[in-house]
Formats: sequence, C-alpha cells, structure tokens
Amino acid sequence: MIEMQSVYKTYPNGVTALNGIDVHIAQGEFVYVVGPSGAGKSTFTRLMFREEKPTKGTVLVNDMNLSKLKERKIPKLRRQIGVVYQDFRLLPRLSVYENIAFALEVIEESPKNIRKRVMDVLDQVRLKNKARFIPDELSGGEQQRVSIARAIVNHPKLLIADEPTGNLDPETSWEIMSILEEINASGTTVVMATHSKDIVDKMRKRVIAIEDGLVARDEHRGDYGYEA
Ligand SMILES: Nc1ncnc2c1ncn2[C@@H]1O[C@H](COP(=O)(O)OP(=O)(O)OP(=O)(O)O)[C@@H](O)[C@H]1O
Repeated sequence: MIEMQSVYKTYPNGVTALNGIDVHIAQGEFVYVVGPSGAGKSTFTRLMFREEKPTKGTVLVNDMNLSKLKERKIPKLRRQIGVVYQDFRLLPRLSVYENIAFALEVIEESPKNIRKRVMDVLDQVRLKNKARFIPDELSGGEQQRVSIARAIVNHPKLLIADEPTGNLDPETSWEIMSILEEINASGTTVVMATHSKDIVDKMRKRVIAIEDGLVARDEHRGDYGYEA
C-alpha cells in the first residue's frame, strides 16, 4: 500500500528532513511513527498524500507513483486517503454535519447518499446527537472525533493521523485510540505520528522510529523507546 525507496526531502530553505528512507507498509497495518521533535515524522507522513514531494526517491501509494503524479491526479489520490491533524482543522461556521458532508459534496455524491454516509460515520464516532452543533460548542475530544468522521466518510484505504491526541487529555486520547482501532479493524491502514509513550507502549503495534531523517528502528509490536 505504501512503499518508499531511498526517499530524500530537502525543503527550499535548505533543511534536509528526510535522508534516505526505505519503508514498506502493507494494506491493513497499524503503524506508529515516533521520534524526537524535528526528526522528520510529519514530513514522512506528508509525502504519503502528496502534501510534499520527495526531492529524490520513489513514493508509491496505492500503486500510484507520487513522485510522478500529475497535479490534476492529486484529488483522485486524496479521495483514497483520510487525514487527521492535531488541531482538528474544522470549518468553524459549519455544523458538525456540514463539516463532514462537505467532503462528499465536493465529489458530487447524491444528497441521499451524503445523508446516509454522514449519519453512519457520526454513529461510528459516537456523535450522532451533536450533528447540529458547531465546533466551538464541542470539547476537544469531540472535535477530533468530527475530524476523524470527516476523514473516513469517503471510505479511504489509508488514514494518516499526525499527533491526533496531541491536544487532548489522557482519557480523551484513549477514546480517540479506540475509534482509530475500530477503523483499522475494518481494513483501513492507519499511520499515526505520535509523541505519546503511554499509547504506543500500551497498544503494541508496528513502530517506525525516525531520527535525523532516517529509519532508526522498525519493529512489530514495538515500544515508544524514548523517555516520556
Ligand atoms: N515546510 C517546511 N519548510 C522548511 N523546513 C521544514 C518544513 N517542514 C518541516 N521543516 C523542517 O524539517 C525538519 C523535520 O520536520 P518535521 O516537521 O517533519 O519533524 P517532526 O518529526 O514531525 O517534528 P515534531 O515532532 O516536532 O512535529 C525540521 O528541521 C523542520 O524544521
């Protein structure tokens, strides 16, 4: 599902964030990406949905070669990938329902399908009763659940989460993790960058550690490996 071969990324300001990454992630895996601040974790995940382009090397996602992907093909790639950020990134003036429906309206789904899909994902993230609320009326954990619902409403094969629990307290973080686990159990590949030792050590999944732009460790049922 994701293949990186000798991937380098140097930003225009001269900072080299990735320094020769080789990684293979199979469909259905759950992968934590860990490592010190500034090690290249976000850059690594941003390459997967063509938010960034590699300076050198090959990035394949769902059999698409992202190094060669034409601009006009990017929407097709993004429809297969859901992305969740630390800061939720919801549209503040739209309701919960509208924030999620928006992702389907842009791909011209029928109104009937949109309604069904939005209500299904709201059920999945346990927020059906808050469909009419606006983001400001929700707790941080609820906002993150809306952003997860928005990310999965299209049935993506891949869900990328960049520190999804970074702004949340431990209890709320566990709610988010149980939802991500359910999504993964239904067959979606999940790649999650995190600084949470607690979560990584308890959930025991594949751990890819990035240090200085290189894969320093890649273990199945790995641990966080750094001090909290
Ligand atoms: N858009 C950008 N332009 C220039 N340099 C960048 C950009 N994004 C990241 N960098 C630099 O690339 C390096 C890797 O950053 P990245 O955000 O990938 O690390 P990270 O491991 O995700 O860090 P953190 O855990 O703090 O989020 C850092 O030195 C950072 O300053």
